[in-house]
Amino acid sequence: MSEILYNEIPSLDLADFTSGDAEKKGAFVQALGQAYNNIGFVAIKNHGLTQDLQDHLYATIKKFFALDDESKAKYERPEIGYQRGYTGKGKEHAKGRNTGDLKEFYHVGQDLDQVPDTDPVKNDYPEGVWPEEVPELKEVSLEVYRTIEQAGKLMLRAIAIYLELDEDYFEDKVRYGNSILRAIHYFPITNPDEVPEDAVRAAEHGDINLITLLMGASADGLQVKRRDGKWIPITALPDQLVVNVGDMLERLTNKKLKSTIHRVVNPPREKMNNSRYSVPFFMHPRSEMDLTCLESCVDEQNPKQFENATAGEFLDERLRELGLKK
Ligand SMILES: O=C(O)CCC(=O)C(=O)O
Ligand SMILES: [Fe+2]
Repeated sequence: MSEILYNEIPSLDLADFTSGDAEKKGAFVQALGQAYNNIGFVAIKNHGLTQDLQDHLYATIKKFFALDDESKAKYERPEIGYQRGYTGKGKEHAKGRNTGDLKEFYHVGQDLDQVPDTDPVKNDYPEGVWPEEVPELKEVSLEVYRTIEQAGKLMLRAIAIYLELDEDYFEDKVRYGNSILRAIHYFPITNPDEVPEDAVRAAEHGDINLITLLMGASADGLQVKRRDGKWIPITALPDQLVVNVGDMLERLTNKKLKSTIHRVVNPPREKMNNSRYSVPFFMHPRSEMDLTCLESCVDEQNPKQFENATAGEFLDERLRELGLKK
């Protein structure tokens, strides 16, 4: 592993990977691999998501979160572990904690209309949940979903090359994968004395999935924990997506690629009354993907650190630990 301690996360240009120029493509792969072997996070531009589409999504989710709590509760689906639709304030807590995070969010999954009838996931995945008060949410969020999923597939191609796998190694594993787009509202706190002392916007955690692509990280608060324990603020530009390694990819690579702990800290007391919005796309494979450590990542210096599991088994275990599934 490179011993560099980053003061910020590296910025990359996804157009270098897709340019058709072998040298630029190779340089992108090496820079990405080194960053993922070290801090586990990069920021990328030229990801294909236009500012217009992002603005449209933000306007739409703001409209939804502005509804009263009772209206929003109609879209909660505890019976499916909240994997679609709304999750109310304080319901999710980080693994190993009991205090809920100061956030509410809305989950959008794979568009079942796009999935062929012959594919078993069509019956396995829950139906989307759509709010009648904000009908445009469906169309705009599914368009964002498709666009980010495409960028995610390109990132996985680059990762596959870095791991010396076939470039399309992940392709069939993420086709109609179980990814989730999560629109998050960190809600205003009018009286900070009324929330539990240790409650934060998002307590420190690693993401469950293969990779996460995050829009909206330009706003204050997101920090990643560097190897030496220091918290580094993420300062992405408005035209960048932050893309990080999740626990599934860390398992598959036996920690060659790092799922780095991160958190969203509370603003200073006088700013607790301001909302913060962000939209991560948690890129999951199909449930049957085998997460057994790659042989190429296991040797005498790097003994195997994880039990064998499929993506579906691992996800189930984690949703219980997060308080979302019984
Ligand atoms: O809101 C953010 O900036 C990050 C959220 C996050 O880390 C998560 O939801 O997993
Ligand atoms: Fe996260």
